[in-house]
Formats: sequence, structure tokens, C-alpha cells
Amino acid sequence: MAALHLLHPPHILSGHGPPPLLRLHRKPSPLLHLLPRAAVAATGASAAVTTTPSDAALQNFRRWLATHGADTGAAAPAAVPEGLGLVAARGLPRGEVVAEVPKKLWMDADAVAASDIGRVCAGAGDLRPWVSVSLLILREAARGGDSLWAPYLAILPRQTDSTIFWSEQELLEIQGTQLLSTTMGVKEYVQSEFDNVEAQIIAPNKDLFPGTITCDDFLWAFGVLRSRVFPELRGDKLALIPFADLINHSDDITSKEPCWEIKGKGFLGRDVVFSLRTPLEFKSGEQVYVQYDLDKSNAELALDYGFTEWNSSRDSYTLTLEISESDPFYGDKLDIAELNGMGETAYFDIVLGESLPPQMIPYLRLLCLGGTDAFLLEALFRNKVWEHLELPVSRDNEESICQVIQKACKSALAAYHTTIEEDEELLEREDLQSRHLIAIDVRIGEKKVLQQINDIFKEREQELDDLEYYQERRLKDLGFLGDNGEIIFWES
Ligand SMILES: C[S@@+](CC[C@H](N)C(=O)[O-])C[C@H]1O[C@@H](n2cnc3c(N)ncnc32)[C@H](O)[C@@H]1O
Repeated sequence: MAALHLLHPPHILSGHGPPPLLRLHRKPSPLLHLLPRAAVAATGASAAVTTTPSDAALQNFRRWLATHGADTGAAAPAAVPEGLGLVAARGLPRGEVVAEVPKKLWMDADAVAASDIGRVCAGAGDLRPWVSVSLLILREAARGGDSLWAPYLAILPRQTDSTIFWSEQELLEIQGTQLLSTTMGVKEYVQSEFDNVEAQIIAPNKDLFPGTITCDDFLWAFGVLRSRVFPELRGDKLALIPFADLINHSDDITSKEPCWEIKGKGFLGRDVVFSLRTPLEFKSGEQVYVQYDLDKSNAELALDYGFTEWNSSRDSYTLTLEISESDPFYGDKLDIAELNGMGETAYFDIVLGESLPPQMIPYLRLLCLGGTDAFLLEALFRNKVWEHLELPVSRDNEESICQVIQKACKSALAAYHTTIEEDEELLEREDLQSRHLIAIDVRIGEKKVLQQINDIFKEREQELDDLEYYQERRLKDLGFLGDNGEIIFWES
């Protein structure tokens, strides 16, 4: 029995620790009430919170862009099923410029430095770029009509369907999912960053932040950045680009080529602009789309943008494996993991319909190594051990990896409040709200991946007798074992 050799069971974390606590509703924030994109109608049957600004606000926004030298003639902002979007004003071939937005309109680190909060942000030391740009958004929103960005801030949505904006009741729909843990983790992170900036920047500078700024306001600014910043503009380059950020996502766009560039224009190319291009041809009147990120899972799309796709390559589950500190071979195992570019904890993203990540099984075999196989952990084997772990080590070790994974999958599956079949039935309903649909898509995807992992190891467990293990390979290498598994003696 494998367990006899497992002196210390490996630590398998599946992302299903104690269920995260759901926060109570907080009061609506004063600042969000100041933001204009509120008195509007929902668009499209599936849009629970997607609202569009008034025509007057849109016209004001377009005038503002033109006054400040933005070139946006190729597409017009308009109400579309995804909220606002960009609609081709004429036939646009592939690679055509949709808009060129001058740097003076971007909300980025330079805009923070040049603004009246620049001094306090610089004085606060190492503020993360997203934190200082969030403060700029909130400061400018509080300035109302006096802000340079007022016409832009007026058309920003008050919410998206990102799970960071879901109510306690709505979050119950993703009970047991990794998405719930991630969402709660992100909200806690934003809360702790807010606590810091409130103490360091907001409270001591009441002249700059005269009204009340709450954590909900800060979460809104975080959500705006998370859903609207082009993926490559992260870190120090983080920038909110008005107008270009109205472009919606379509799964039909599969090209990996970036659809934008930052370039110089005008005399000696001194005027920096953000230039957005079409990834495909679009007819006049069609909505122009881009691909946000081909590699994001449905859970990531739900968290960042508030939508999911019915596409199995977006269904994924992150398996977390960890070398337990109480393992008697902890030091040796950690050393081996580190020598092979891994660590005490390893994360494996498993995608529906795709094979397991290549490092996962060797890492698992390492975690389960013990008993009579522990000799492989000796220093003598250090440079070769990973090669050995790439193939089955022993029946006991292989059986252990099959059992621990199946156990972890079963326990993770038990934490969901619905089965795959129940979810599939729910998907037949036509009255599903967008957030409910996102919840079903994510939990069904996670469960399918868990089921797939479970099946792989179940099948493997049934093949244990047919596998070739370390000792047999070794005897063969030394010429002691024939092709049919018979021991070759010198005398025969
Ligand atoms: C970069 S903004 C695009 C402009 C946005 N539609 C608006 O009204 O301001 C990204 C947000 O648009 C919406 N969105 C974009 N593509 C979508 C899609 N394919 N399905 C549903 N919502 C989408 C989501 O709310 C997402 O968070």
C-alpha cells in the first residue's frame, strides 16, 4: 500500500481552503454619485449593469477629443450591446488607423506628476502606478466640470460585470470556485492599498480631496483601470487612453499582433500619440473589435472585464502543489525543485482538452517520494534526479500521485453547490442575467477541468501494472533484464 511509503503525505493545495468570508454591503459612496454615467438605461437583454451615457454626454466627449487634437474620424463612440463601443464611420481595411489620441489626454504617471496631486504622490515614496493613477481619476472626478478630463469621466461606466462589483448574493453563485477566492483576494488587496493611501495621502490633504473618498470609490477606479488599460501598458507604462479604451472585445479576432502603437507625430515627431488600428477589415456601421487577450481564462475575463466566452480553451483550473515543511525530506525536495527552476510551491494551469503541463507529473512524483524510493533524494543523484522523475519511479510512488490527485479533485468538486449537469440545464434558460451566466460558465469550466484531471489519474491508476519503473529501467541498462522482463543470469 503506497501510504506505507509516504512518510509524509504531500501537501496538495487545490485553491479550496476555508471558504472566504463575504463582506457585508457597504453604503453607496458619495463620489460615485457625483459621476454622471448613472441616469441611463440598460442596453441589451444580458446587460445587468451595462448602461450608456446620454447623447449629450457623448457629443460633449467627441467635441472634447476634437478640441484637444485627437484624430477619431474613422469611428464613432456609440451604444452597443457591450455598453459603449466604437462603430466604423466608413469601410475600414485591416491595419487602418481607428484613432490617434495625444499624450496630453492620457491619464498616466506623467499626468499624475503634472497634476495638483503630483507633489503628494511623489512625497509618498513608492506608490504603485495603478494607485497614483487611481488617485488622479478620483481627484479629477471630484473636481467635476473643472477637470480637464470631465467629458471623459462623464462617459465611464459606474460598474462592469467584473466579479469585484458583485453583491454578496451574486457571489454565492461562484461558491467553491477559484474565481471566488481570487475575487476576495483582489478586494482585500485593494482595501489594504486604500487604507494606506487614505492615511498617507487622502486624510492629510483635505484641500485636494475635500469630499469623502471611500474604498468603493477606490475599487471603482481600480476596476476602471483593470478593464480599460491595454494589457501591454502595465506597470510604469500604465495609461488610460480616452476613446481608444472604448474598443470592445470579440473572440472572432484571433490575431496575436498588437493593434496599437505609441508613436511620434508632427514636427520632428515630438507629439506622442496612441494609435489604435483595426485588426481586421470592418464595414461602415459595423462595430470595431479587438482581441483583449487570447491567453486569459474565463475566470480572468470575469474578474478583469466581467464577461466569459463559450470556448473550452478559456476553461482552466490552477492546481497548486506544495512541498510541506513537515516533510522529513523537505530540504532535499526543495533543493531539487529549485535546481529545476521551481520552488516550494508550484502552480499548474490546466486547460480543458489540453495535456497536463510537462513539469507537473515530475513535481508530483517528487512530492510523493519517500520510503524505499528516498535514495533518489541523495546528493549523489542530484543532477540526474529530475530525469528519473520524468518517468515512473516505483509502483508505490505512481499509485500515490494518482490517489492524492484524485482525492484533491473530489474534495474540490464537492465544494461547488451545483453539478455540471445542473449547470448545463440552467444554461438552457433564456432569462439568465449576465452575472448569473458568468457564474455558470466559470463553475462549469472549473468542474470540467477538475473532472478531466481526475479521469487522467484514474486511468493512470488502472495502468500501474503495465508501467516500467526505475528499478526495471536500471536493470535493463545494466543488461540484467530481458525485453520480456525476465532476469538474465550470467550462466544462462
Ligand atoms: C475597454 S472597456 C470597453 C468599453 C466599454 N464597453 C464601455 O462601455 O465603456 C471594457 C469593458 O467593455 C465591456 N466589454 C468589452 N467586450 C465585451 C464583450 N465581448 N462582451 C461583454 N462585455 C464586453 C466589459 O464591460 C468590459 O469591462
